[in-house]
Amino acid sequence: MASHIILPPDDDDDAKAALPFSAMCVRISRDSYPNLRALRNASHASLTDAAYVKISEGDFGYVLDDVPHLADYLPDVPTYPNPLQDHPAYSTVKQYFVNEDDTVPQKVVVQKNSRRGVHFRRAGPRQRVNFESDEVKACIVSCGGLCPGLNTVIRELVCGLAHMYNVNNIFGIQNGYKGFYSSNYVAITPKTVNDIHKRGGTVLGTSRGGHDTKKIVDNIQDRGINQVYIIGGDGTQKGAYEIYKEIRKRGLKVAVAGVPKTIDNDIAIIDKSFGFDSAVEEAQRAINSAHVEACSAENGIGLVKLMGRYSGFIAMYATLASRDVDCCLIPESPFYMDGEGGLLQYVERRLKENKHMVIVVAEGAGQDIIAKSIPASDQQDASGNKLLLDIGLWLTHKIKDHFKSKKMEMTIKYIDPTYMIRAIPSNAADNVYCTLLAHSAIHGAMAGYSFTVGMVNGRHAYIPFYRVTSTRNKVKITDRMWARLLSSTNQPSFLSQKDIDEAREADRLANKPPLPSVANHNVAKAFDQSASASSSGEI
Ligand SMILES: Nc1ncnc2c1ncn2[C@@H]1O[C@H](COP(=O)(O)OP(=O)(O)OP(=O)(O)O)[C@@H](O)[C@H]1O
Ligand SMILES: O=P(O)(O)OC[C@H]1O[C@](O)(CO)[C@@H](O)[C@@H]1O
Ligand SMILES: [Mg+2]
Repeated sequence: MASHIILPPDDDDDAKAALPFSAMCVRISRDSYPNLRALRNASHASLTDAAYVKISEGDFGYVLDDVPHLADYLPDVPTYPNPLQDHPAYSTVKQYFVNEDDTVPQKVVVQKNSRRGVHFRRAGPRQRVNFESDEVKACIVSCGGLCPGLNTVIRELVCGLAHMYNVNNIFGIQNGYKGFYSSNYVAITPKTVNDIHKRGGTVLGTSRGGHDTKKIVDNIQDRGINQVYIIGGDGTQKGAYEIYKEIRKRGLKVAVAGVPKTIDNDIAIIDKSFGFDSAVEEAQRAINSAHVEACSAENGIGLVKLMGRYSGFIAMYATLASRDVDCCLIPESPFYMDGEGGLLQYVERRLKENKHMVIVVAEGAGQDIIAKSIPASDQQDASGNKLLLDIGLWLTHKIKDHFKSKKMEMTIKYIDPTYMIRAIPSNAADNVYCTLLAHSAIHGAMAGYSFTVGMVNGRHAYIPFYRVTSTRNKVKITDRMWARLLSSTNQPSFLSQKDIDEAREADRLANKPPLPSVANHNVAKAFDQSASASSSGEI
């Protein structure tokens, strides 16, 4: 396999000076290094990214988009035999350890002449680890909004560390990132977390905002923490990346493991985020109630708002699962209210045909059309996320006004179950998924890697932070899954050819990974090919 291609060769002082200190520890061969002019011309952002990107090439267009390891900047970091080899439960398993070279392809649908494309390092226990059990001082933090399964991940991180690796020094950080520097660290043991998976929420507390990289890493350093487990969404993973970079700058022997959490299922690369299935299942209860209400009235409409700030996955899957929904509106698919082919005309037609209808709307849908009638407030939450206008309430009024003006009798019941859905404990399938994610995170941290863990095409993998934070997973309205939805609800697509062209172009750009401008031609080709890989939409 070719050596790393992104970082400057050891004897190129000029190029090294252009990069952060931490980049200098990874060597590449002079032959494979792109020219210095390209590096100088690269923007500051791509230089910074380039410094932390580890890409290597193999045969037939194989590319490994690797995760950083302690040995990248601590070349003498010692290794130890994995204690699992003596564990009564695991030692009998044939081939329990994953092969060091095992990787997981980003794209599994291939053609006869396809190049092998981009791969990620396979998650799992290694023969040798970089921490001794009694040396580990781990901490766990949860950030962002709630999601079913948070407590299961926390429980399994604690139990996995203790039961698999005999680690007994584990601390909970309270109330999100700010807890690193503003609250006491709470010692946690398998006993204290024993039954928390049966409860919703997070026993550690969570918050938005408050990410202060320097203060966080000062505290990690002062308290001698050497494994940091960070559970949270896209914002949280960006924060984890900043923490990792600061740790590396300071040359600390600390592994950072991100466990992606998002009820919206909007994290890039991974198949599905934990808690998503539970949320879709719980949403059925609201949709069923809306259906009952709608069926029991003359011209009844049941309107359900589900979460999904930028990505309408919960709305799409809940609609597909239910089969009682006549219209599903998501942020990715623009719609309009009035005139030929508009939502109001469709509602009218549906009521005439069926006497009732159910509408599911994702909270981020139609924000552009509400903004035309309500002055945009531009308010943000503590993390800088835009606060949304209530599309459910707005639609309710619009539909009521429309039928009033037409003197047509109707009843509309608006159900907003959003926080009820988020607050439930995870279902059985998510509990298992959370357990495996936590175990994969532990194996990776013990082996000295820093990463976001996730399932890629059904296999657990360690994904570089920059890959999960640079784009957002969205429903592709040009994919078969959205077509299936349209054919199940029979709703109009509301799309003009211009909308479709724009959506195709947006998909193309969103799927283009942020390759540092210094990457070579072969790597760029592999990334382009994997960009067309299926994400959670296309099956
Ligand atoms: N670009 C960033 N750099 C560093 N920290 C960030 C960044 N974006 C967000 N954070 C921090 O991450 C934490 C969580 O972010 P946010 O509130 O956006 O939730 P999230 O992790 O995206 O989860 P979700 O949106 O699914 O609820 C906050 O403490 C926030 O300060
Ligand atoms: O009200 P909160 O806690 O900020 O959370 C709301 C947001 O959290 C999410 O569930 C996840 O980002 C969004 O769907 C939603 O907009
Ligand atoms: Mg987010």
